[in-house]
Amino acid sequence: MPKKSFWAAFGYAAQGIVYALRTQRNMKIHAVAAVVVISAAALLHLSWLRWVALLFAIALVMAMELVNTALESVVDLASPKIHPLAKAAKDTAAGAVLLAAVFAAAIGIIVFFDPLLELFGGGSQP
Ligand SMILES: Nc1ncnc2c1ncn2[C@@H]1O[C@H](COP(=O)(O)OP(=O)(O)OP(=O)(O)O)[C@@H](O)[C@H]1O
Repeated sequence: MPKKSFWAAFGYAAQGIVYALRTQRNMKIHAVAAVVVISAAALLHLSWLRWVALLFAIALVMAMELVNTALESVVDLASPKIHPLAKAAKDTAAGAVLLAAVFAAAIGIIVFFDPLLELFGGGSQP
């Protein structure tokens, strides 16, 4: 296989993200949620520490969804028929996405709690 350039590799990675966004319903939901969260963070002028936590949570969930999509494709290719190991692989990858999404939701609650409390009366942002 010929060696590919840095920019070619970057392009293939971008194609992978576009593929997941086009084909995976959950990836679309994550993307919309990310836009909503980033817009809310900008409107509320959150501290850089809160931004870091939010961006970390968003990146984690979307990266997990990309890995889940890749794994689903590989499993479908390797095991188009029903197999307990194919089920285990898909369910485990889906579990990783679920874990990341629950973690991200918890981060979102922690990050937005004080700023929203301050916005709607009382409290202070450190
Ligand atoms: N080849 C297989 N053998 C055994 N079980 C399978 C196989 N393919 C899918 N399954 C089971 O069906 C579930 C759903 O499979 P599917 O391929 O629809 O994944 P999904 O595509 O996980 O969902 P999404 O695309 O919404 O993320 C899997 O989590 C797994 O439990």
